[in-house]
Amino acid sequence: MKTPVIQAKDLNLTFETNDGPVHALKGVNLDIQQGDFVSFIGPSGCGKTTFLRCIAGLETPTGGSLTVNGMSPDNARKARAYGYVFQAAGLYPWRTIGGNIRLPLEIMGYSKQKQAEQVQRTLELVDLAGFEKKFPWQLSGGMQQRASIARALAFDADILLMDEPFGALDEIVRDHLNAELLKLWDRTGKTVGFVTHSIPEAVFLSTKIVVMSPRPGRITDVIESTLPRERPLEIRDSKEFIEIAHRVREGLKAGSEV
Ligand SMILES: Nc1ncnc2c1ncn2[C@@H]1O[C@H](COP(=O)(O)OP(=O)(O)OP(=O)(O)O)[C@@H](O)[C@H]1O
Repeated sequence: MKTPVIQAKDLNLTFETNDGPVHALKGVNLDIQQGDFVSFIGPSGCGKTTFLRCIAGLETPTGGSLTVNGMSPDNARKARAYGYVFQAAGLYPWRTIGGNIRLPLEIMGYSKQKQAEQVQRTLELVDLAGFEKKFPWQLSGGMQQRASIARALAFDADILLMDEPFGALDEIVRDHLNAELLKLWDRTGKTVGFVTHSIPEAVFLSTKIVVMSPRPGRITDVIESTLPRERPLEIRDSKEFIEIAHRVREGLKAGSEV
C-alpha cells in the first residue's frame, strides 16, 4: 500500500482554558490516501474543525504524530500543500472575483501571465467562466462559495481542505454544488478533507466517512464507501446509499450515548 498523504497516529490536542482542559482530539488514528474524499461528521464540538486545522498546520497537536505529504503539517503549509475553503466564502469585497482568486498567486510571486492562466482555468473548473470582472456582492451565495473554491484551487495544491463550505446554503444550491464538487474531484484527482453536519452530504461525496464524537473528541467509526465513483444525485435513493447513511446515523447515535 502507498504511503498515506495524511497520517495521524494517536493524535491528541488539549486546549488549556480558564475552565480547565478541553480534550478537542484524543487518540485519533487515521490514514488518508491520495485521491480519497474524506468527510468528517459528528456533533458540534467533536473536533472536526480542530482536526482539519491540525492538518493545515494552523493548530499544534499536544501529542501523537501527524504527517502531510510525509512532512510536518507546518512544513506542508509552507510548501503550499493544500488549499483551504472556509465556512463563509470570505472573499474580499473590494476585489473582483478574478482579483480574489489571483491574490494567493500574487503573494506567491506567480508571473502575470501564469496568474491570468490559473484564474481562467480555475474559473472554468468551478463553472464561473465570464464572472472574472464581477464583484462578490454581484454573485449569489452559491457562486461566491464556488469562487472561494476556485481561490483554494488556484495554486494547484494536491490537497483540498473544506470546513463546512456549503453549510449556509439552501438545499437545492447545496445539491448542485455537491454534484459539481464531485465532478471537480473526479477531474482533478485531488485528496479532499471535508467537514459536514449532513449525513446525506457525507455519504454522497465521500470515499471514506469519519464519524466523530465529543468530550473527548475522537473517531468512533471509519466507513469505506462502496458507492461507485460516478454518482448522480439519484443515487441517494439507492439501497446501498441508504445503508451507508444508516451506519453513519448509528455511529453518531452510539457516540452520543457514551
Ligand atoms: N482555540 C480554542 N481554545 C479552546 N477551546 C477550543 C479552541 N478551539 C476549539 N476548542 C474546543 O475544542 C472542541 C472542538 O472544537 P471544534 O471547533 O474542533 O469542533 P467541531 O466539531 O468543528 O464543532 P462545530 O461542528 O460546532 O464546528 C470544542 O469543545 C471547542 O470548544
